[in-house]
Formats: sequence, C-alpha cells, structure tokens
Amino acid sequence: MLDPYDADLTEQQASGAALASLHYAYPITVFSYYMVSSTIAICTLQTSSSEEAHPRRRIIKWLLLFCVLSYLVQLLAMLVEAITQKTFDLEQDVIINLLSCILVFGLEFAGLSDSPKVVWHPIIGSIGLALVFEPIIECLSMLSRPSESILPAEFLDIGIVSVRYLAFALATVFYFEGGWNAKKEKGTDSERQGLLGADGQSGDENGSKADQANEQQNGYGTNASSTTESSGEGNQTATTERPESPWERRQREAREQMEKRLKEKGNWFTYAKSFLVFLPYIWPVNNKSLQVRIGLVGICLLTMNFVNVLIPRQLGILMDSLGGINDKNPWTQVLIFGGLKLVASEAGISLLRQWLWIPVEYYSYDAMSTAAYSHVLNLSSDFHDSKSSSDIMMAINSGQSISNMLDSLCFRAIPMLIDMVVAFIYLSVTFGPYEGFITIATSVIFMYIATSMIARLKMARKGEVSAWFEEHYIRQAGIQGWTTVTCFNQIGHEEKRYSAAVKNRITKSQKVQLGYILSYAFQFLVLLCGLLAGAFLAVYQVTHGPATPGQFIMLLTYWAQLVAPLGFFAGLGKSISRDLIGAEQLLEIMQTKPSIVDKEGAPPLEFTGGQVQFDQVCFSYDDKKEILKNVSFTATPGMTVAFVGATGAGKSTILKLLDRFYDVTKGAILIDGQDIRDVSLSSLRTQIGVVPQAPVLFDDTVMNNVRYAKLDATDEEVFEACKAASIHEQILGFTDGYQTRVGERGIKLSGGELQRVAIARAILKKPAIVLLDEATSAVDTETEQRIQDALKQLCEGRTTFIVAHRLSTIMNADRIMVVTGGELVEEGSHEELIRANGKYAELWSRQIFVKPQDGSSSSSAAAEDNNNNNNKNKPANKDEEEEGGHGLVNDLPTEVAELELAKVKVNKKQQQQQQQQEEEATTATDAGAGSDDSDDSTSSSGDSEDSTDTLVTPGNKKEEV
Ligand SMILES: Nc1ncnc2c1ncn2[C@@H]1O[C@H](COP(=O)(O)OP(=O)(O)OP(=O)(O)O)[C@@H](O)[C@H]1O
Repeated sequence: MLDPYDADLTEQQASGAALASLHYAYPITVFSYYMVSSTIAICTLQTSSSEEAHPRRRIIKWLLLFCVLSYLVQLLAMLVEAITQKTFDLEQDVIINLLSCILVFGLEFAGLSDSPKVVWHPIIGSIGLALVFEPIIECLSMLSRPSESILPAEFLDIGIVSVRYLAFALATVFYFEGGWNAKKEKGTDSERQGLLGADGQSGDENGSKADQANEQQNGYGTNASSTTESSGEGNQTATTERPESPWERRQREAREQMEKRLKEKGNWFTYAKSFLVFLPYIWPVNNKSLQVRIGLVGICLLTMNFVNVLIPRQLGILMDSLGGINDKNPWTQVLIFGGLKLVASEAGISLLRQWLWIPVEYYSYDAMSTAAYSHVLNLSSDFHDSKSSSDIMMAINSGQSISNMLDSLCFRAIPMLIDMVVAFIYLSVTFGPYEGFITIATSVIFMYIATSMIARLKMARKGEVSAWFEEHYIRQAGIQGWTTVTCFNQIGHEEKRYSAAVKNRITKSQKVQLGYILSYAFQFLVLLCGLLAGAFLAVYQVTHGPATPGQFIMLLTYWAQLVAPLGFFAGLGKSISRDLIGAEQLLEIMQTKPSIVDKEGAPPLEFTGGQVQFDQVCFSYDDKKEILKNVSFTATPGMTVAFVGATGAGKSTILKLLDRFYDVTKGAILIDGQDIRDVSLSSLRTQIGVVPQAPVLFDDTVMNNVRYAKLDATDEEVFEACKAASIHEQILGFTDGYQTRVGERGIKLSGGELQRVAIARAILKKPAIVLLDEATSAVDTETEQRIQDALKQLCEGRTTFIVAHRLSTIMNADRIMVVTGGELVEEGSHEELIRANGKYAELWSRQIFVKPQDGSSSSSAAAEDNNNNNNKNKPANKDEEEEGGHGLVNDLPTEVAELELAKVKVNKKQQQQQQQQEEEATTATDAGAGSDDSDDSTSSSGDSEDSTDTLVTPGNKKEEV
C-alpha cells in the first residue's frame, strides 16, 4: 500500500519538476512569439498599419514597465531573503525565469517607447501568454511548497505576482477598450476628419511632415539643397542652390522605386521573390561542375563552424593538461591545437573555400553583366530616350549588389548564426543555464543598442552625404567655369564659397564620426558587462564547482568569437537595404521589355527595288501628343525624297519610323509591299543606311570606325568607301593615317571630316535605302562641296530620304514633302511646288534662309543664333517663329538663286493677276475693288517683296535681286 507521506512527496517532486520546466518555457515562449510575430509583421509591412496611433499606448507602456519592475522586485526580494537567511542555494530556474522576463518584457517596453509605429499583436500576444503562464506557475509553486510552512516572503511573492497579473490584465483591457473607442470615434468623426486628415495619422503624419521638412533641408527628395555661407568680414551670407547630384537622384529614385514596389507587393516575401529573375545568373543552371563546387563550399562552411567549436575547447583541454587537471599529454594537445588552428586559418579551409568559389564568382559576374548588357542593347528607343547612359551603366554595375547580398546572407550570416547558437549551447552545457542566459542577454541588448544607434545616425549620415556633394559641386563648378570665374573677377567669392562648403561638410562629418565612436563605445560596454558577468560566474564555478581553469579559458575564447557576428548582424539590415537599392536599379531594367520586337517567325525582308510607302501613318511618342497625322506618300525605287518643314514638325520622326526605332500608332509603312512590322528587324536594318546629323564615332581608329558598317570588309573596301566619300586623301594626311584614333565621339575630327567618315561608313554598308539627316553645320564652301559629292555617291541609285536643310538638296530632290505640324501639306518637285504657290513657294518668297558659313539669316539677324546653337535653328523672324523655324541654308550659286527667286516672283505675280481677274469676273458689279481687297497672301507677298530685295548667297554677300 502507498504511504500517504510518500505520495505527497512524489506529488511535490512532480510539480517541482513541472514548475522548473515552466520557468524556462515561459520566457522562451514569450520571446519566441515576440520575435517571430514581429519579424512577420515587418516582412508583411504591418508597421504602416493604422493601429499605430492607439489612444491607450502610453498607459499600456507604463503598465508594461510596472510588470518589468515587479520581476525585478521579486528577484531582489529573493536575494535579500537569501542574504538574511544565509541560504545561498537559490533555485536556478526561478532566477533564470525572473531575469529572462525582465529581459523580454524590458525589450517590449523599449520597443513601445522608441518606435513611432507600433504593431500591437506581438506585444498583446506576449501579455496574453503571460496571463496564461503566470497563474499556472503560481499554482504549481504553491503545490510544490511544504504545506505547513508559508513564510512572509512567500506572501510577498504571491502579492507581487497578483499585482503584476492585474497589470497585465489591465493592459489587455485598455488595449481592447482603446481600440473599440477609436473605432467608434472614427465612425462618428469621419466627416470632421476629412479636413483634419485620416485617422491614426496625426502623430505619425506630423512626424512624417517633420521628416519631409528635414529632408528638404537636407536636399533629399528635392532638386536643390542649400548651404549658408558666411564670410569672415561683414558677416555676408549667401545661399548656394545646388541641383541634386546624379548619384543622389539615382539613389532617391531607386529608393522610391523600391518602396513603391514593396507597397505593391504587400510584403517582403513577395518582394524578395521578384529578385528570383536573377537566379539563373547566380546559380549555374547548366554547369554541373560549378554546382558541385557550390556544394563543396557549403561543406567547407559547416566544417569551419565545427572547427570554430573545437578550437576553444582544445585550448581549454591544453590548459588543463598543463595544470595537471587532466592526464592528457600537453605536447599532443598543443599539436592538435596547432592542427585545428591551421585548418581554420587562411591557409586551411578558407583557402580551399576560396579556390572552389572563384569560378562560381566569375560565372556570376559573367552571366549577370553579359545578360544585363545584352538586355540593355536590345531595349528600344523609348527606353534609351528616357534614361541617361550613366544611369544605365550604374544599373548594370549594380549586379554586384545582388552577389553582395547573397554573399552576406549565405556565406556570412548563416555560418555566424550557427556559430552563435553553438557557442550558446556549448556554454550553457559547460557552465549551466546562467552562462547561457548571460550570452543571450548580452546579444539581445547589444543588438538592440547597435541597431537603434545605426537608425539614429541615419539622418546625420544623410546630411553628411549631402554636404559632401555640395562641396564637390562647388569645387567642380569653380574649376569647370574657371574662365567665367576669372573674367568676372570672382576668385575670392569662389574661395569663400568653397571654404564654407568644406567647413559645413567637416562639421557634419565630425558629428557622424562622433556618433559612431559613441555607438561603438556603448556596444563595447554592453559586451564588457556581459563578459564580466560571464567571467565572474565562471570563476565562481571554477573555485566552487565542477568547472576547470581550462574551461574558463574556453569561455574567454568563445566570447571573442561572439563579438564579430554580433557587430555583423547589427549592420546587416543596413547593408542589405543598400544592396537592395542597387539591385532594384538593375531589376527595373531587366523587367523592362523591348517595345520593338520581331513577330514570332517573322520572315526576312524581301527586297525587290526599294519602294517605300507610308499609308495613313499616325504616331505619338507618349500616347498623348500626336506627332504625325495621317502621313501618306509613296517613294518609288531610286527616288530622292526631301522633307522640308519647321523645326519640330516631325521630319526626323518619319526617318525613325522607317528604321523602326518606333512603331507607328496607326497606319503602316511598307517596303516593297511588306509591312515593316511583319519582317525581321535585323533584315530591315541591313537594308537601311543612316547618316545622322551629328554622327557619333567610337574612340577607335578611323579604319575600325569605317569598318564598323561591315565588320568583314577588307582594307581595300574601306579605302574605296573613303575615296567615294572624298575623305581618303585627308585620312592619309593624319599622323597615323587610317590608324589614327578619333577620340571620344570623334572629337579629334573636324565637323566636315566627321560627316564624311559617317558617309563613308554608310557607303561601305551598301544599303538599299538611305536615310539622311542633313547637317547644317558651318563648313567652308570647298568642304561642303566635297560633302555634297560624297552624298551624291551614297545616294546614287538608292531610295533616299533626306531631312533637308540645304536649298541645293531640296531643289535636286525628285520629290519634296512639306511637313507642317506632323502633317504632309504639300508634295511635288521644286518646279511643281513653286507653281502651286503654297507653303513651299511662301518659304522662298519670304527668304528666311540661313547663310552657309556663319549661319546668319538674310532676313533677320536673329538667325545668327542658329549656328551658335549647334544647328538647333531658332526662328528667324516672327512668322517663322510661329512655325518653329526652318533653318534652311541657302547654298545656291548667286545666279541660280536669282533665277529661282525670279521664278517665284513671276509666278506669284501671275497668280495675283489671275486671282484678280477671277474676282473681277465674279464680282462684275464691284469692279475696281480688287486691288484694295487683296487677301493675306497678296499682302504678305507684298511685304515679302519689300523684304526680299536682298538675297544671301554663298559668297556671304547680299545681292540685289
Ligand atoms: N524621343 C522623343 N520623345 C518625345 N518626344 C519627342 C522625341 N523626339 C522628338 N520628339 C518630339 O517630336 C516632335 C517632332 O520631332 P522631330 O525631331 O521629328 O522634328 P523635326 O521636324 O525633325 O525637327 P528638326 O528639324 O528640328 O530636327 C517634336 O515636338 C519633338 O519635341
């Protein structure tokens, strides 16, 4: 039969064991719940929920602090009791429980105090868990006490627990009551709040407005920032407006893009998933040997983790063997220690890992950079028009950010995490749970302090970066604009400006530097406190218990191993977000699809002569403003078509559509009866040769630049093309002949040389259709004649489209198309159009032509600007201004020009007479009124007669007509 006393004892023992487990389980559960739910909240972007402005936030915070203090009081009461009773066999599980609860709820309190945006469910869930665990623990502790001896200290303990329970319960009630009231108020006040702002925004909205103001002051997110400069004498202050630097703009845009996409995706998981497009460039999908290498690198990392555990352990064993605590041979132990150190060194596993990794790393660089480069080259004009080349280049280089991110996560974060967990377990097993607690508490407090300090320094760092750019901008502007600075005698002013910017930057840098120093000092202090606590405990265990001096050495070594991972994890968030911004730039490009692509199975263009037909073509760059409206014409094979019209009329756009830089929005373009959208892009572009107005050459030799049109062309073919372009002799006269480098964008060549090299290139290509944006650049008459000869060679027998700027080109064209406001208003040969007495004839009669050499207009000096502005022709007079300016160059010989003008005049006169006769016939009763009733064109022609008595000719002389 069971003895009732024994049964009582067993019950007590059982409840004691359960109690001990609960003492550990309670804080672990609460901490795990808090960490996991907070992480999920961050990943699913719950931080921006409207819950953040809870009306009872403050009271809940103080109740939480009260609970933390209650744990502390409980702990102190236990210590006081132990000291007064002189019984130092404190229950370990109770002490750990109290310490852990102080840590966990203290952390939650700090989060609630610090963070402007609060997600409540991790906190309320933790309180809920406390409400479940606390009564169970208290009941079990009552059960495990000997029933006859309830001490006053136990009454105090029960009292503290009860008050704490009440505080937890009150916090829960306040949370739900506050939420319910807020909802109710929101319902009733919704109309009033329309003017005040949405609910829950007040506090944070103010905060964000303050942030915005702050940002504006710092120049972030704005186009300008300012620096106040003060001179020593007279305290003169001036404000320097600085445009946002390209780097700042790129960073801002990428950050905005990242935030936008993050919001769209809804959470970090889906957001991170979009980066999976890069996986094939990082993971060698079709390369088994590289995959094996990656596997081996993984094994190396795990081995390294294992060795990291063994080294401190071995050091401990070595120390003990030296002290005679164990019977191991110190010589053998030191050899093992040396072997382990070798394995862990740069000459051991690390060497093997890096050797294995090098080909994988280069694979990734190769795959990523070639894919990004090829993708960018295959994107269409709309993309390239909208991005600057430096932006694109920066984005391509951002491929490195993705590798960095993976490197941080896979090869640093995961092994370090494993190291930390192993260290924690090993220390807990060797020195007991106190040591484990000290390790965890130190890590948690360290991480908290380090991350909040980094966040605090963010704003100061932004200010420093802005000041850096300010300094750079002023320096660069001063040096670049040295001539202006010197001409206006402003060297002193620039010196002061620069000195103020340097001082401003130094002040900000010092602030940031001090911040970092203080942050490191705090972090070091936390680690030192943890180390001291751990060391005291270990010394106690060495002197009183089972631990050995060797194990103490092991503890110190492990501790040193913890420091690096903690520092790394504290900065991980920041470095990942920086890498994400970089990756975002590349992702945006990789996700952009080319708008001009081949249709599936598109056949090559079948060229049968070169007939080009525009059929009711409409086009718009941005789907808003129509640039071309129902343009229709047909160019027969071999025909030369010249487009004439005001600047911005859409002439160059017609050429771009023909080369399929863009697709028409309506209508169709047909070459030899085939819609250019239905044939392959490559076959189309093979048939077309383009000579742009401002040709761009590569920074290479003349030979290579010309050969670019046909990479397998022989030297002879290149020479022939250059001869045809009338540039061969000139090239031979260069220092290194055809091997002369032309400089960036062909800077070392003159305008005329550059154009002829571009023409030679087009001649070498032997295109079937030629697109020519005729240059108006000022070259001497002889050079111009040579360019014309070269062009003649190029266009011979080919269907040619010219955006014409020279009267000679226009007159020689088979067909002239007059484009106005995106519409084809006139079409015909020179003679036909003169006879038609329309827009084209009007152009002639008004004589708004630019002189070939110095760019001045015959009718207005305003046209002088035309040439100075690098052929961006400005309107020459008011009439032309209305049309946007034509910039036509009168390059005709005097006699030809006179003859043509005479024709126009005669034609005009005839037309006037004819008109007059018609009017007289129809309005017989109103005879004699014809001369007074002259229409607009008559009067304008009259005006023009007055103004066109002089005509500018190539000799730069004004001649009487
Ligand atoms: N890439 C582009 N994106 C948006 N609009 C554009 C683009 N290129 C040209 N435009 C606009 O289209 C219109 C027609 O331009 P286009 O270059 O065809 O004129 P143009 O008649 O050739 O003028 P110019 O003789 O001065 O070269 C202009 O208003 C211009 O601003």
